[in-house]
Amino acid sequence: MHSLTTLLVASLATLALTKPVPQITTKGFSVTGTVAKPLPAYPVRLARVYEKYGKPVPSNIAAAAAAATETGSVPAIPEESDVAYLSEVNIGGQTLTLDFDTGSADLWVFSSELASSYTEGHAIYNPNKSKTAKKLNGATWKIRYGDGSGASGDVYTDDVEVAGITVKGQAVELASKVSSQFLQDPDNDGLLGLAFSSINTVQPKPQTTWFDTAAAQGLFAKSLFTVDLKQGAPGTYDFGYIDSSKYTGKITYTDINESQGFWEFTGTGYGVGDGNFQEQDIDAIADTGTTLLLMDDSIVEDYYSQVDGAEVDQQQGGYVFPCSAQLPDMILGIGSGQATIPGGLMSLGAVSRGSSSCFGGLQSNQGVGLSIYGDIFLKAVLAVFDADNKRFGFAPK
Ligand SMILES: CNCc1ccc(Oc2cccnc2)o1
Repeated sequence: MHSLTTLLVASLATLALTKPVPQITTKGFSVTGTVAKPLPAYPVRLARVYEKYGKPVPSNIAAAAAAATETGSVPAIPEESDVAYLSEVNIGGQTLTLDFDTGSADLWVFSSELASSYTEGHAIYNPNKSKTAKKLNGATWKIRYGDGSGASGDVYTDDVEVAGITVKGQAVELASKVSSQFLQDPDNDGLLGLAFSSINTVQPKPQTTWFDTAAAQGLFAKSLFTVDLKQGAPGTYDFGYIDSSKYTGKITYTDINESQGFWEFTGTGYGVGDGNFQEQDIDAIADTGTTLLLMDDSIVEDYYSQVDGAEVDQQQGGYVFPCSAQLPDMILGIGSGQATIPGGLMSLGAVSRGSSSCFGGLQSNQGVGLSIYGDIFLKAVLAVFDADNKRFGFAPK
């Protein structure tokens, strides 16, 4: 009879027998294929066995696991009109502010390899001023984003600190070219990708994101991060833990499909204001690097049919409405729950300073077949990006 306890004891015994009993915080190494990958520290593995069988983790093991792993939090500062959120990162002793992007998987920076006319106003990364930089010989990268912007260059590795957590030997992609959109944004010194490393653009050998490198080095007790963006105020990115003070009620999870490299899930439908919830599959990604909520035309038209004076403004490139309009809430079905985006979050503000015309937070996805749940959505929830369990979670806040 294999009771849970028997299973648990057997697992612990096996675990205990597979290694000589060193002091508990030794990081073991397993050699898979040709690359030795560090195993998470012993107590972390022990804690996971208890968790795997739904048993409480004994306090001494939990304490040892906590001592052997790291957690951290970094502010996410909104740019003008919340078009993007920037966070401080330290690379080889140099501080830059980057746009953390769950929709891509490259960590790239404005660098000393860009023409100086392009780096005006930016913090740049210069590997020659770092004691720990190493060139990744022969490696190059080139990326194009959904809004048509892009960048390219070559690659170094260096020590990268995010939220107080330092990852050694992280691939850092230096921009030697950037598109015009990035030149118009002097506070944005580059992007830190938090999607899956399968879509990293480095050639000939793709590199891992900062989060995946940290997870592979066993730095996190739980390989997850949370996103708490706010309208017109600093929010946070937290790594390795969930801060229960940042949400109300409970977290609702839905499985993700990482085959395209995104935090992609199938939404269950939508509702406008207090209207009926429309049940339909919505193939969506959670994307901190996209400002807006981008959905199919049928849904966008349904929403703005309930906003007096709303119309498509070709010059502005989407739906606008009188800033005096009362915007209905937007309800998004995710997993077994529904996320409510209050009407007050569904506007990006005046189309230009002093205008009484406001730009909608919900816009068309141009029929690309994917809905992009960007910052407009993320401002309404505490979002959990759980790599261990391949799931996305949200909670009201
Ligand atoms: C505003 N365009 C420049 C720019 C800033 C951040 C990014 O990157 C993006 C754009 C769209 C989707 N995901 C990431 O481009």
